[in-house]
Amino acid sequence: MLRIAVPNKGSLSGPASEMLHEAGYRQRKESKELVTVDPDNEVEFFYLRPKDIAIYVASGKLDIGITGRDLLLDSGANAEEILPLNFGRSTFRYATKPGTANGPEDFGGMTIATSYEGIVAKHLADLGVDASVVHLDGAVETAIELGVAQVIADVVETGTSLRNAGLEVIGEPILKSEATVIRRTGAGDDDPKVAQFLRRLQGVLVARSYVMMDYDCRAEHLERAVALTPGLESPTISPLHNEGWVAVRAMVPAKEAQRIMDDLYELGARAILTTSIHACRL
Ligand SMILES: Nc1ncnc2c1ncn2[C@@H]1O[C@H](COP(=O)(O)OP(=O)(O)OP(=O)(O)O)[C@@H](O)[C@H]1O
Ligand SMILES: O=P(O)(O)OC[C@H]1O[C@H](OP(=O)(O)OP(=O)(O)O)[C@H](O)[C@@H]1O
Ligand SMILES: [Mg+2]
Repeated sequence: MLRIAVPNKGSLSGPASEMLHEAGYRQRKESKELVTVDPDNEVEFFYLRPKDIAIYVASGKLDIGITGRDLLLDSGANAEEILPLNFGRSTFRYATKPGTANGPEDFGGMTIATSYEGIVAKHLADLGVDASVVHLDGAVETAIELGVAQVIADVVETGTSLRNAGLEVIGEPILKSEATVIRRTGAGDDDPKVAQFLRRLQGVLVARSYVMMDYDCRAEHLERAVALTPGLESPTISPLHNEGWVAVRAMVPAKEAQRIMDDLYELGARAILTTSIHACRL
């Protein structure tokens, strides 16, 4: 049975379970359940604190896990990313009251509050900056107002929390994060159960980001139309009953669908339809 760690709380928990559900896996019915078995798919899901997931996976007791790239790096655990999942996106940044410093190179002698001291200590060491790091569990923005630190390092998504605290980001982002599937470093990629799990999640990622497009066009416009909708492999072309016309079917990126429909219409294509994809294996 494949053993998989899933975030039990926080920003990644809901979207991770939703994605697993879309991939056909049974998910827990209520948030107090800590383990759920999906016998049909021979998978056991362990709902764990997202910060702990890399440690469990690195121990080899669980085969794979879903966590944030920032949490993986912060843990220093012996685990690696195998499939980024395109949700839980954030940046990890320093912030201060305006006028405190021009960049991290000015942090020498200051105190930096963060919930991610693994990332911060390494970043400062790489820069050769000698600053103190104080660990706080959350609401880190308030540490400056209350005089516990002059600088914070925290997850920034919309920037609302920083604005509300009268803080501004400083320096370049320390890292960009998103949810990702991880496995123990060096575990190899020859486990067929892991490979099947990853194919299912890849199917969800594709189904979320592509739509199926169908349209009719005159045969003489086909090459130009196909250039607009090349598909993933190659589009399907079928003859229409009306001579000189063909039907075309291709997957297109969902974000570009409206622009492509406009361009196809300009070219003379008609009956242009898009339909969503529910699941897929590439
Ligand atoms: N707005 C956000 N706030 C916090 N983490 C976020 C946000 N958006 C994305 N994330 C990602 O979620 C992960 C942090 O999840 P975690 O559950 O540890 O904290 P949380 O969502 O702040 O929950 P809580 O503070 O309630 O425990 C990180 O990978 C982080 O990059
Ligand atoms: O840029 P934003 O969209 O404002 O999101 C980022 C904020 O959200 C998180 O805090 P959370 O609400 O999880 O509270 P916490 O600090 O107690 O963890 C994070 O620690 C930041 O403070
Ligand atoms: Mg939080």
